[in-house]
Amino acid sequence: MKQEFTRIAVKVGSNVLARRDGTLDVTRMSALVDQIAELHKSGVEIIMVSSGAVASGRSEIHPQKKLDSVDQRQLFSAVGQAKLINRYYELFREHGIAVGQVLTTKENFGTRRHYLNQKNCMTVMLENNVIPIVNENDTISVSELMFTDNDELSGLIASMMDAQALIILSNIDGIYNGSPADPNSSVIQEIGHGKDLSNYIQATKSSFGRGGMLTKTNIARKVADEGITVIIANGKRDNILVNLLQHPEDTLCTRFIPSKEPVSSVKKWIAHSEGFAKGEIHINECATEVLNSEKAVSILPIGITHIEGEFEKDDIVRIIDFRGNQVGVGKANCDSSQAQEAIGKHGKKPVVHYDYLYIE
Ligand SMILES: Nc1ncnc2c1ncn2[C@@H]1O[C@H](COP(=O)(O)OP(=O)(O)O)[C@@H](O)[C@H]1O
Ligand SMILES: N[C@@H](CCC(=O)OP(=O)(O)O)C(=O)O
Repeated sequence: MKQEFTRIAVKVGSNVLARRDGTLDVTRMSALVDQIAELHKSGVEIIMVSSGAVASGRSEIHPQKKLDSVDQRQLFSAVGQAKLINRYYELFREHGIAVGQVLTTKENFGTRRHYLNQKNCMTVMLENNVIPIVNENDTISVSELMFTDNDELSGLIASMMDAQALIILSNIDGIYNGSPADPNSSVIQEIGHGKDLSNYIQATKSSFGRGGMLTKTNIARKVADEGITVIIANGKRDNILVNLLQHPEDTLCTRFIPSKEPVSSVKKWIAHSEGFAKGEIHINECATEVLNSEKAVSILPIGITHIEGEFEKDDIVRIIDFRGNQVGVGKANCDSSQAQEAIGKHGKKPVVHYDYLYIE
């Protein structure tokens, strides 16, 4: 059965683009560009998230003295990103397709204004038939405020751009139900909502990657819960992208089944903004129960036991249940002192309104 996606995000991992010795695998890049060009020409809108800046810079520059990891990242990505985007530009030009570079940082997703600004940038590119090629701006990213890796960034982009699918290309055929090195393990082809994969994932990651399979899995689950199909596949296999879309049943990969319930655009932003949370709202047992039910409910002061941290109205806050587990993220409807004052009282305005509440 052919997949009728009209807008997809494609994330290409460092290991797909780098050879064993760390040099840029231009043959692989060219093959991927050919596939993306084919899909683009058939009417699919594509947003690329490409890693590889650090890997391609590392093989270019040989520093005289030993550099610490931050200096290395900044130096290699500055040189490597220029090289990477230049290659993409030339390769896509052969197909008559324009590409544009979008370099971003985690901070650029912190407020709704910044978020919508980036969404607008990529929307206008797509409207003008330009393929956005996104990467984290490693050169200026502050270590503590970086994305875990580009898998996290690609999840955010897919969600922000309302993509129907996110395809994560790595150097492996999918998620194995054991060590990928063990001949008895095989690729899990479909993953439904709520399946625990923690036993399968090894801490090992490929030589040039940053996050490993665990971040891929966590991100894939979150994005699939927002209604987006997530596919993890091997970017080193010939014609993989075209096959995934045109012959999905015969193409080896791991597919996360998307939730059928639509998630609003603002809730998607909130879902990915947890890292910017300024405070915590702790709720009692009764409020936890209602929140876990199918009902659409807001966080009312009557169900709050205590507040931690200081926040302003419209800041992102975490929702913590009576057992101390995080159950959601929301946008505060008032500041922390107003919330504090209202705790336990009836008939007060919600501290987090349902429309701005994302339950995990
Ligand atoms: N259960 C598993 N199934 C597949 N890969 C796994 C598993 N556990 C760990 N891995 C590792 O995750 C790696 C892919 O993640 P990563 O290094 O971040 O790649 P990328 O650079 O493409 O983002 C694989 O090469 C593999 O070594
Ligand atoms: N922004 C970095 C990406 C690092 C990263 O997340 O790599 P990967 O785990 O291979 O997707 C780069 O371009 O080198």
